Amino acid sequence: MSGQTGSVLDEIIEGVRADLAERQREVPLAALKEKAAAAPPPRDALGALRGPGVSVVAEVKRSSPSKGALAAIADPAALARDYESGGAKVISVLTERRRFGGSLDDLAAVRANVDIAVLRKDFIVSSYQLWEARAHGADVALLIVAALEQDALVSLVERAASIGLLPLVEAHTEEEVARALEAGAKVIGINARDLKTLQVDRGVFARLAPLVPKDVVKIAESGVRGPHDLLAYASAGADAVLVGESLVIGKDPRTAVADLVAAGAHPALRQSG
Ligand SMILES: O=P(O)(O)OC[C@@H](O)[C@@H](O)c1c[nH]c2ccccc12
Repeated sequence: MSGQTGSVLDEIIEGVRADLAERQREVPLAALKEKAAAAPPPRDALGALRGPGVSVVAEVKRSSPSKGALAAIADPAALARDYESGGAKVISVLTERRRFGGSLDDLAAVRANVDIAVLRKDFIVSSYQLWEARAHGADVALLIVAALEQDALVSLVERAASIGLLPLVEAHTEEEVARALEAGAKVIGINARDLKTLQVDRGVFARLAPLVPKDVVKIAESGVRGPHDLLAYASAGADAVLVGESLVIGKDPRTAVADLVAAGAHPALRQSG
C-alpha cells in the first residue's frame, strides 16, 4: 500500500477507473452500443427475485480483498450451471479484475451458458460500464451507494433502466438506504460487509431492513455460511440472499445452493417450527 489514507473502497475504485480508462481507449462507446443491441433481451430478474420463498443469488467470485484467493474457477460457466441446477434465481458475476479476479469474459461465458438472469457485480462509476454490462448479456447491474455521489447514483439508476438493466442498489448504512430509495431503487442490497473496512456485521440487515418499504425487494448480501444464516436473514425480512464465498470454497456448489433454496422455500413455517 502507498501509505495514503483512502479506504479499501477508495483504492478499489482507483484501480477500477484505471482499467476502465484503458477499455474506453480500446472499445468506443458506439461499438458497445451495437453489441448491446445484438445481445439477448434482458431476463425478468425482478420477477425472479420476487418469486416465492427466499431467492438465492449465487456468485462467481475467485478472490476478495478480505480473503485473497478463494477458488481458481477455471470454468465459470460450469460453476454457473451448477448454481442454476441447484435452484439459484440469479447468477452474480464479479467482473472486477484487480481484487476479485473477474472479467467481462466471465460475464459473457456465464450468460451464454445459463437461462436465468445474470448480475454484473463491479464498481460501476460510469454509464460506459452499464453499456458493457448489457453488451456482455447482463440483466442486472450493481450500483454501490458508497462509491457514488448522489447525482451520479441517480443518473446511473435511470440509465441502467433505460438500457434494460435492473439496477441493484447496495447500501450498508441508514443514510445509504435513504439515498438508494431517493434514487428510485426498486431492489436494494444490504451488504453486511463494510466496503471501507471489510468488516462483516450480519446484524446490519436486521437493523436496516425496516427502513425499506415493502414493495422494494430486499437482498441480504454477504456472510451467508449456510442455511442457518439464510433463515436468520429471512426472518429479518430478506426476499433474497446473495452468496459467494461459501459456495465457491465448497466441494459441491450445486448441493450447497440446493440446501439454501430448500431452507428458503418455506421460511415462515421453519421459523415457527
Ligand atoms: O462472499 P460472500 O460473503 O458470500 O458475499 C457475497 C457478496 O455479497 C459480496 O461479494 C459483495 C457484496 N457487495 C459487493 C460489492 C462489491 C464486491 C463484492 C461484493
